[in-house]
Amino acid sequence: MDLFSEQDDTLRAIPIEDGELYFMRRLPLPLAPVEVLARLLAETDWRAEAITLWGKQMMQPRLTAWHGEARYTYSGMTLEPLPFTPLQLAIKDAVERASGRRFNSVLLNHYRDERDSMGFHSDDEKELGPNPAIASVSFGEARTFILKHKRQPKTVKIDLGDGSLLLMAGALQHNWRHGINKEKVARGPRVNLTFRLIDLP
Ligand SMILES: O=C(O)CCC(=O)C(=O)O
Ligand SMILES: [Fe+2]
Repeated sequence: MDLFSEQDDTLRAIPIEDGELYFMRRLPLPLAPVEVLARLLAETDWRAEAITLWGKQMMQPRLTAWHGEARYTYSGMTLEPLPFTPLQLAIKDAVERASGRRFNSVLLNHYRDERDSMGFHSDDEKELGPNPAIASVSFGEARTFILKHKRQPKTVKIDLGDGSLLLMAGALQHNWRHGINKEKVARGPRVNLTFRLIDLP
């Protein structure tokens, strides 16, 4: 019996206060992660979006795409969705099976190299509901996902490796911010998909 592969595809709770966090090292998928990465890089209509931060327009330090069934508004911009692709639907299926939750939208983030990053934020937009479940699937180069408590000097770091699934749930978005820092050493491309369930009007 191969104990490690059994552990690899089990969604396990990561102990954390004031919220819920679950991690699976390898989400079972019909394609190898290296193939998923190549297809996501090639098939996605990647956009460099501008955001407004402290009244100033700047480019996001990564490329993004928004797919699914709902409009999405964040950082002062509204994204019109493209339909889910067959590959995104296969990943969504695997995520829903592993997590027992349902999703209707996905934000794709492409971190081109070590200079790309995601600023600290909470995914707490009203249309996500009071205690949103957000499922984050990663392909390609591992990057460190950092959670910082909003009111206490607490930090949690998780390596999000190729083919992994991280599920944020419960009160996590109320009490923690999360982000991905730039790195100093060279990093290859990483694609992250965050599946969300958006209230449709
Ligand atoms: O790239 C990641 O792992 C984080 C993505 C994220 O936080 C988001 O899309 O809201
Ligand atoms: Fe996020």
